Amino acid sequence: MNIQEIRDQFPILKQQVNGHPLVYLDSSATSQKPYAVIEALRDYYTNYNSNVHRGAHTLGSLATDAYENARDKVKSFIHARESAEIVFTRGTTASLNLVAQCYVREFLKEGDEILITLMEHHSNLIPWQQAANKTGATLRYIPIQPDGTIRLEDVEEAITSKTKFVSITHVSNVMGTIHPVKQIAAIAHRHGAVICVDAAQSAPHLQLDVQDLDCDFMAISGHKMVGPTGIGVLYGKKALLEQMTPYEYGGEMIDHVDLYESTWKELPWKFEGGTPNIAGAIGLGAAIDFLQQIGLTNIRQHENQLVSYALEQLSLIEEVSIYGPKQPELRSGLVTFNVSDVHPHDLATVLDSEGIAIRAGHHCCQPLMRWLNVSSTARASFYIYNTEEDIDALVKGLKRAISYFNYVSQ
Ligand SMILES: Cc1ncc(COP(=O)(O)O)c(CNc2co[nH]c2=O)c1O
Repeated sequence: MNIQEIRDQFPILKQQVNGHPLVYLDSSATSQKPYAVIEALRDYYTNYNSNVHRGAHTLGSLATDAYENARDKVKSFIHARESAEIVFTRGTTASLNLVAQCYVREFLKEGDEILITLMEHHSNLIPWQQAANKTGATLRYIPIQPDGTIRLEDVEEAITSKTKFVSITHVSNVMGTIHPVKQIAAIAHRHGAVICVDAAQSAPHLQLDVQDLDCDFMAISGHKMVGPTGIGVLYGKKALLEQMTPYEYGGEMIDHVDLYESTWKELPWKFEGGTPNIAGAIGLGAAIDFLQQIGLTNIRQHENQLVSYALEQLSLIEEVSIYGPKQPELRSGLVTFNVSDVHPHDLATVLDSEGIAIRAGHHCCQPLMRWLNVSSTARASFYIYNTEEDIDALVKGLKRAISYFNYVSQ
């Protein structure tokens, strides 16, 4: 994997920020986009923009073919059994809310239990919290370890005959931990529970195989995997999706509409009401082609090297405390940390003055911040276009920020 050739594919990396070359370390929030994705969007809007599925003209057929071809690419990318199991949504948040609305709120009742962890992003916590409040089901939490890992014995203990639904992030967007979702799915299924995997932070970085994981649902965001914003995926086992009634009604998703009753189109279209994000789906298809050209194994290896280097270099700064597992192999491409006596927002501001973009805040994980006993943290996240030189720039900026803010203790 020639890193410079890859970097040359991302026009934004040529940007100067505050007089410095951009060092983009915020891919966990959203990834940058290669020419291939930008060109796919330009080509669609320039040459065959049209609405899909009902057109009787050439542009409509071209747009429909491209839209459904993108769906087939997603199916292959996550190794789903068939394209009917791939529902296009706005992103992970929309996918998780669709499951909450059309499965959990419909099928769970008083006395049932929903199981998550306190490491979840708000979009994989609030939908189940509100569904529990609405249905009378009980929301419970799997205990986590100080380093952000999960012990399978704790999962075994937490899942009971009352557990009907488990939802867990594949990779924590704060701790960076890669969770053993395949083993957790097996435990859930042994107790008759359904499992949903939040793959927002894993789909861009790990080779996913939903049949091997045996998850029942999976939520993905296109913008985190060099695709456009506003497009994502809900994968669902066909047997489950068939049982679910849509909650967004209108065009595209109907079969027959009478004055007082209607019937729905077959999967996946019954869940795709209204004009879809056609360009976004086509852009996501181009993103998948781009990532597969590099190879998910190569991506994982590259990020593992970067995380190892980042952990090594950040650990040398005594004012830095790092959250998450010490073992790089247990992590995906991000490192969350704090610097003593420097607020993460101040840190991010100083780094930005040097062209370095990191994320600071609670990362939509307020329960986790409380568990860590901090109001916010700083996070550097890496992707295919980052280098060890980017990490060197981060370390240099951190040291500058520390000297700037720690004048009192010096
Ligand atoms: C684990 C996880 N789940 C769900 C989401 C929601 O994805 P969306 O629907 O595409 O917004 C995010 C976004 N995480 C972050 C967005 O910005 N900083 C982040 O860490 C995430 O990291």
